[in-house]
Amino acid sequence: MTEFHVPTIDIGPYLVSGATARTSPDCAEVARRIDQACREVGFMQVTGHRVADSAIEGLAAALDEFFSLPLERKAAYRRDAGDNRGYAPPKSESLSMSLGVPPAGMMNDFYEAFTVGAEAGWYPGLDLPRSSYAPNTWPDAAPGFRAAVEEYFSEVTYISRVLLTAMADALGLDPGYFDAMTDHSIDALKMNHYALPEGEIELAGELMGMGAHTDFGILTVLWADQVPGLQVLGSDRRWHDVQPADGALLINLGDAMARWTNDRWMSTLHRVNPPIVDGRILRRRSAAFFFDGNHDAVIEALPGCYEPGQELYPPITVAENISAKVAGLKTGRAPAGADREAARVLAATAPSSAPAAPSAAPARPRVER
Ligand SMILES: O=C(O)CCC(=O)C(=O)O
Ligand SMILES: [Fe+2]
Repeated sequence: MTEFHVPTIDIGPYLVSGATARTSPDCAEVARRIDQACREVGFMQVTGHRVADSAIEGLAAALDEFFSLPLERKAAYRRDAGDNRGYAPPKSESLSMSLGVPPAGMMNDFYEAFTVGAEAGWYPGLDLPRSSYAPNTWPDAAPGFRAAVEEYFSEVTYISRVLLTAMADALGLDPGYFDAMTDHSIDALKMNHYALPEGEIELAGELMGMGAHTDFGILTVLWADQVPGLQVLGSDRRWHDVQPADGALLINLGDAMARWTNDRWMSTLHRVNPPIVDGRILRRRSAAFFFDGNHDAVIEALPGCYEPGQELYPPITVAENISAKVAGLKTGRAPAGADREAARVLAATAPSSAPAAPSAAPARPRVER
């Protein structure tokens, strides 16, 4: 069995300014390593990204400020399921239903989340549908939240665009190939908080932090606490634990990239187990920035990525794919056309490489607050 490994790539060369920097041998090496990671794993970690430590610390503090509010206060920031904005309480969503796979025990995921994203007004002059560009809700009960989240959002948007440039190079495409598909991109930041209330520990064996899914867009930049829980499905059909290295951001590919590349690059399945260390459930935070592309961009196999007649996916717009999957996770309505990934979830071998599954924990797990 080949060993599972999430490669670490220093993207610093792509952040050097100057007209010729992008054609440097250093950038070529970064692009080569990205291509290899995208073909073999679909996950990588990037260093040299220049997202300021203060922006990351601000984001973490914003999560704490908001999620430590009482549930009733947080619940005031719930939004209609179709908007994909605002607060989602614990056990209100099920990510595996984005693939039409019911969760084990039919219980929703235990994460709570707050989502912000691109608004129509960010792209003046365009007539954009509210369904993909809904206005944000900002929680006035957490006064520091908005400024910190906006700062992180803008930094990570920039890094996503740099990464897409490197990916275009890695795929041998013209510079700017993706520009027309990303100039009014639907981007969203989903901030997740995994914490089980004391009384519900008995259920821990059946609960998922977040069910198995692929991300829906082009690429995801994931910041997470260095706490176990995240697992990635390897090509060996086993779940592998993944934690970010110091200062690194995790990057994974979403459905659009798998469809563009006709599965040459992988939209890798991942999930979050209850974070357990020494029989104790730890609190865990993460923030997934989804760089999704224009709502009306048609996603179909890229030139050079398929032989005629070998296309694995029919064309679909970014918004059609995302809306169907968001409806699945929020309302339990299974999306059409997710059968390839759903089959991979169902084929995954049950035992994980996690040090201790909840049911096998030596002592009864308890929550650390
Ligand atoms: O919490 C994590 O590490 C993963 C979050 C995630 O996969 C998501 O929000 O899509
Ligand atoms: Fe995800």
